[in-house]
Amino acid sequence: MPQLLSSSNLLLSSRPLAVGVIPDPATLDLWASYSLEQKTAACDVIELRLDTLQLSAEKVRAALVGNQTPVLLTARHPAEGGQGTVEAAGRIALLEPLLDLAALVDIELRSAMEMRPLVQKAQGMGVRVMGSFHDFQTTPGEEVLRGAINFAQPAGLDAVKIATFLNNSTDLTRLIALTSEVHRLRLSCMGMGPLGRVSRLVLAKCGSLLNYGYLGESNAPGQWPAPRLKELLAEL
Ligand SMILES: O=C1C[C@@](O)(C(=O)O)C[C@@H](O)[C@@H]1O
Repeated sequence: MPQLLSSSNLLLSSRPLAVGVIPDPATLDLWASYSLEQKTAACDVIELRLDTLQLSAEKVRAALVGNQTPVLLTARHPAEGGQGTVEAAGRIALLEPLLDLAALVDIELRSAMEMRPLVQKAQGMGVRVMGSFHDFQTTPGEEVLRGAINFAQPAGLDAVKIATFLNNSTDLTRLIALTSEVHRLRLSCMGMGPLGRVSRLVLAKCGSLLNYGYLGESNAPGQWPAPRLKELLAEL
């Protein structure tokens, strides 16, 4: 029940949230070793990267006994920075057994139709589903980004996330403009690369809801350590 409550509250948060990414078993162990105070200081949400964790659902579940921090489940498509299978069925098989632990699930917008059964099951359990778009090379033009954002609601999703590589300050300006607008669904937006860190602060201030940082090793260029990010977000 606490997860159900946090699930609906998360997308209504009036402050930007810090997400601590757990991409490997060592970071999962690290998280499990933290005290409640350390967890609270580290982040507001944990993201379990099931595609790179490569642990059985039982092992993940065992490591999260007593965990009270809202959980975001991700099984990333290889075309968007993930490891493992391109088949939706393979990613559904990673996500489905852990849905009861989740507050949120992240699926790629490109997979929204194939993942429909999982989306419906998650939403039926009170878990919100975020549709995501990643580009590790560049930041596409406004039309592409806007298209991604506008696709999410008719596709039955609850939130949108955009993560792109920033090659110059014009790319960042484009993300700032987009994030500052009012959208039908809550938007999380972040840059990667040398401008990644600065983007994650300014975009949070402009309305980006979920802002990712690392707990063990960084898994994307431009992340802050999650505890530092949480601290900085509170000071903005
Ligand atoms: O999509 C994202 C954002 C991210 O790539 C980042 O840039 O911090 C980190 C990933 O784990 C997460 O799924």
